[in-house]
Amino acid sequence: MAGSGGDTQRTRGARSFCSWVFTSHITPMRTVAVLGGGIGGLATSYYLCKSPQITKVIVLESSSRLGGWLWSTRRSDGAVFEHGPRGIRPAGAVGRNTLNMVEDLGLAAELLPITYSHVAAKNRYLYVKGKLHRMPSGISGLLRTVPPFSRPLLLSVAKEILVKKSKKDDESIHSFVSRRLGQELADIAVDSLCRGVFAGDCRKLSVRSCFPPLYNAEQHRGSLTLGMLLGSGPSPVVVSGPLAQRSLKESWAQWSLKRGVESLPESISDYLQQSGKVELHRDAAVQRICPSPAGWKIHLENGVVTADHIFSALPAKALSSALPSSCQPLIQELQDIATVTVAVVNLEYDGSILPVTGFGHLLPSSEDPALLGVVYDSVPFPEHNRSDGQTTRLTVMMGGAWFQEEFGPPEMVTEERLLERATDAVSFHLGVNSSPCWSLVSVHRDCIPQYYEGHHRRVESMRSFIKKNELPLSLVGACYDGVSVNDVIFSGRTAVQELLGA
Ligand SMILES: Cc1cc2nc3c(=O)[nH]c(=O)nc-3n(C[C@H](O)[C@H](O)[C@H](O)COP(=O)(O)OP(=O)(O)OC[C@H]3O[C@@H](n4cnc5c(N)ncnc54)[C@H](O)[C@@H]3O)c2cc1C
Ligand SMILES: C=Cc1c2[nH]c(c1C)Cc1[nH]c(c(CCC(=O)O)c1C)Cc1[nH]c(c(C)c1CCC(=O)O)Cc1[nH]c(c(C)c1C=C)C2
Repeated sequence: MAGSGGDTQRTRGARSFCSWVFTSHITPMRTVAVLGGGIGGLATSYYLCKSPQITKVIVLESSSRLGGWLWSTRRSDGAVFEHGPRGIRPAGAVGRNTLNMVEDLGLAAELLPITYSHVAAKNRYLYVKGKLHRMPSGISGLLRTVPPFSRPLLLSVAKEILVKKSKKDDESIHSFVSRRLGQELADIAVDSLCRGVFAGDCRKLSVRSCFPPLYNAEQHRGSLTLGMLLGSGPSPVVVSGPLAQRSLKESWAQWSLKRGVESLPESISDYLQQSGKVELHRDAAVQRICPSPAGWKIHLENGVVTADHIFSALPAKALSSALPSSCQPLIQELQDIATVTVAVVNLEYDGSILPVTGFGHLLPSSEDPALLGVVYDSVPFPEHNRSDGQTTRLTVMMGGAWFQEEFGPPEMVTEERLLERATDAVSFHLGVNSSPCWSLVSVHRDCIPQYYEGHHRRVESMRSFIKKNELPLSLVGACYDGVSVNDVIFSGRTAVQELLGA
């Protein structure tokens, strides 16, 4: 490891990297380091590899496996359990972009799509006041009063058109939805939704950064309803490859892979290795990065790597502790990006035990702050059940923004306590009184960044610091421009394009 990387053909200092890049037809491009081997770092390396301007990419990952939160346990009897994402959306530009990559990697035959007509796409539940309620959908769901709501949603939607546009440049999601659609929808539906995506508190999360289409609909159309009907603003242009076209034609709502979502980072890493341009280093924690006349010096436990440009796909706090003190304003902004810890409990029960069928259920924070929701994994992806018999796989997700107040410090909570809390939830919410035949408890520390109000200003300020100081550094990954797998992959593509041109 020591001394690896870093060509010596440099003709200009690190500070002129960007202009040098655009004249790369006369100066060969050299070494780029990608910090972090989660999906963000791997996707960035994939796009870098595609560019003839790049001759060498060094990926540095602190742990012994690649993929970050894309993490699947494959049991020898064929069962697959997801500890992180379990379904990826094909919709929109970022969804198409991921499918283009999946196709290019030769993974199309591994796909497990579910369509909008699948029960797991149609049925999602809320557990409110001790009962499961199917979330309203379709026209009849809008026209009727559907518990747990006290009036037809159509009334809120119709009144929404008349609500004035806010002059604020950001607002909490709860405040935005209460103002436009009423407090009941904010307290129950939106509170639950934010727990089911960010494991976060909608009273703190930013509408502008977490749900840009909602913010843009109000800004551009004056209303969410009009935004939905007329479109809420421009989105990035991504050409649809044949797989993305198929997903549209067949109305896919989400997809997984036969051997679990972790096949995606595995396949990218195979591709990178075959390219001959990429060095993949596991167990290589980045400790410090220092600008030097030859670009960057990257200090690891057992050596130093040099590179002309760094793409950081590290969690924000890991990058902040690696940066030199000359980057203090950037260090501070990175440190101020909050994250939450989620306990993920995978459970397997003998037989078919669910009283309802669908994707799963969420709880609003007023019902049980620490219990975020339960995914009925066997419903969307029965292919991941064990091959020799009928069992039901569920995942209980707990903690998030409420982890500390319920469980205390993550390093102190025992697996037994988390397992008991999870099986109690399955018993109370779903009436399942048998014990699971298999379980796995994981505590994912600091796994989901929280975009609080004003997050867009923080990201702007970090990027303008980098630009002003001509640092050869790009920020990629879940901490900046979206937490979904699609967003993170797209952030890698955008960062590479910004550096190298289209
Ligand atoms: C429980 C859970 C469920 C989710 N469900 C979904 C879902 O259904 N759909 C969806 O789209 N998204 C989902 N997500 C979100 C998505 O999985 C993540 O946002 C995304 O995987 C983050 O990717 P990343 O590369 O930015 O970060 P990470 O995966 O965190 O990768 C960062 C990498 O950097 C490494 N690293 C850290 N410090 C250092 C260091 N000092 N030196 C070198 N390497 C270092 C880490 O080991 C890690 O591999 C879920 C996330 C979680 C946690
Ligand atoms: C109970 C906790 C969680 C569940 N999933 C996640 C948490 C924290 C994490 C998560 N889920 C989704 C994303 C990506 C968002 C995207 O833009 O694609 C992340 C980071 C997908 C998702 N899950 C739910 C919704 C409404 C979405 C948004 C996209 C979509 O509509 O598919 C709902 C949901 N999540 C969980 C459950 C039990 C549940 C609903 C019943 C688990």
